[in-house]
Amino acid sequence: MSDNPHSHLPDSFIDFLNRNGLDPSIYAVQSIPRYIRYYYYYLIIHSLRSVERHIDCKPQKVEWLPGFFAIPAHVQIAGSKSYRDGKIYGMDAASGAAVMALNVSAGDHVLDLCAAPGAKLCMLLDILGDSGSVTGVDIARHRLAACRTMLQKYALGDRCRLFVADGTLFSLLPSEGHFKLTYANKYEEKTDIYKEWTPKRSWKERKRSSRARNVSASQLVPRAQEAELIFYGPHSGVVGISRTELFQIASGSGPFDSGYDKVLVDAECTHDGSIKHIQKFEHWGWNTLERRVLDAQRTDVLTYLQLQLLTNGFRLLKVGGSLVYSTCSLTVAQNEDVVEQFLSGNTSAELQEINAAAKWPCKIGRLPKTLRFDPLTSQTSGLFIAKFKKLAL
Ligand SMILES: C[S@@+](CC[C@H](N)C(=O)[O-])C[C@H]1O[C@@H](n2cnc3c(N)ncnc32)[C@H](O)[C@@H]1O
Repeated sequence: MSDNPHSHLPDSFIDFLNRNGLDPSIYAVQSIPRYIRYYYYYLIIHSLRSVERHIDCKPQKVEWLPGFFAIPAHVQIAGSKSYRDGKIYGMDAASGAAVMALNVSAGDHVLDLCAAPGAKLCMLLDILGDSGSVTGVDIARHRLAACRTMLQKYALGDRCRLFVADGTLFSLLPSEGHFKLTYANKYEEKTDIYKEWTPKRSWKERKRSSRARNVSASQLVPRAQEAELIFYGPHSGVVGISRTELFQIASGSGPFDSGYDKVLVDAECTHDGSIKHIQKFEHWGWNTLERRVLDAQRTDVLTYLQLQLLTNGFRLLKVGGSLVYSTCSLTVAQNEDVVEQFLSGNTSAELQEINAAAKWPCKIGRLPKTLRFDPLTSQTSGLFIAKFKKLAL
């Protein structure tokens, strides 16, 4: 066996890490614990013993992150009764930290701009309980449909709306703004008022959705108005309002009185911080790494997208509200560089200290107040987190 702990990695990946100032020993960590999160309700009401029985091991409490437990990496939870019954789900602790950084409080209206497949969205809803709302947006319809299935499995969809839309253009205001009836919609057809959500859509709604899908496919980017509502819960603020009210557009650059209290931009990235993802290339073939991770052109496209997502998420934020930007890449280009570019173009944005992080096992990023989790330091997957506040100008 080779003494070099990185011998399993191809030279091109080592070059990529060196170019990005990343320490290859991060990837020498062959496995990190698997993390599970208990649903709040379950944690309070039931003994944890039944979960231990179902997964046949004793989960270790993650002291720095409420509700999270570590189990050995080889333990599979998907077949367990606790998982099937919706009492636990798998979620990396660093992802949990990104949600905690947002500091969501009762009554908040939260926007999750890259929501699918939805682990963070579920945690947000679980924290909010029976107040506020979460609006989940994702451009990938099939991924957002999986998120909808997850909401139903864990019975967390009560206060959630899901839109298939381009997060760089999404413009719909939170549900609380919809209760003000406007002159125009007093005269709207009764049929246009949203009733309780059902998986069976009316003929009119199916036609509208299919039109939106066709338009999206024929354009590179759908327009904000073409956001497609694929799910809403009974208390998400949708039932009883009209389509015109729901599709109120926040036009211009804001600030809006009725913006979101909190915004999460968990942006699309190269996923190079995830050891599990990088290990997959041993099966996919290291030659595909070039196209999926290393290609500089792809990084340029991604950093442009990340900046647009961050900028639009911030546009939809209320003055005084907070936004968390996270990626599971560890490259400076997709993290600190994006943050710097964003700050230089947005004078009302202030980078914030993440107070909860005092006890987190992570490093400070290249910019003060930003955080980096990595497998070596944190025993978690790699994740970058930055938090911003919107100032009144
Ligand atoms: C890192 S994943 C998000 C993971 C998610 N937050 C979770 O916790 O499960 C990034 C997501 O961004 C979505 N995405 C990519 N481009 C987008 C865009 N322009 N607008 C909205 N979502 C986009 C992808 O489809 C993908 O689901």
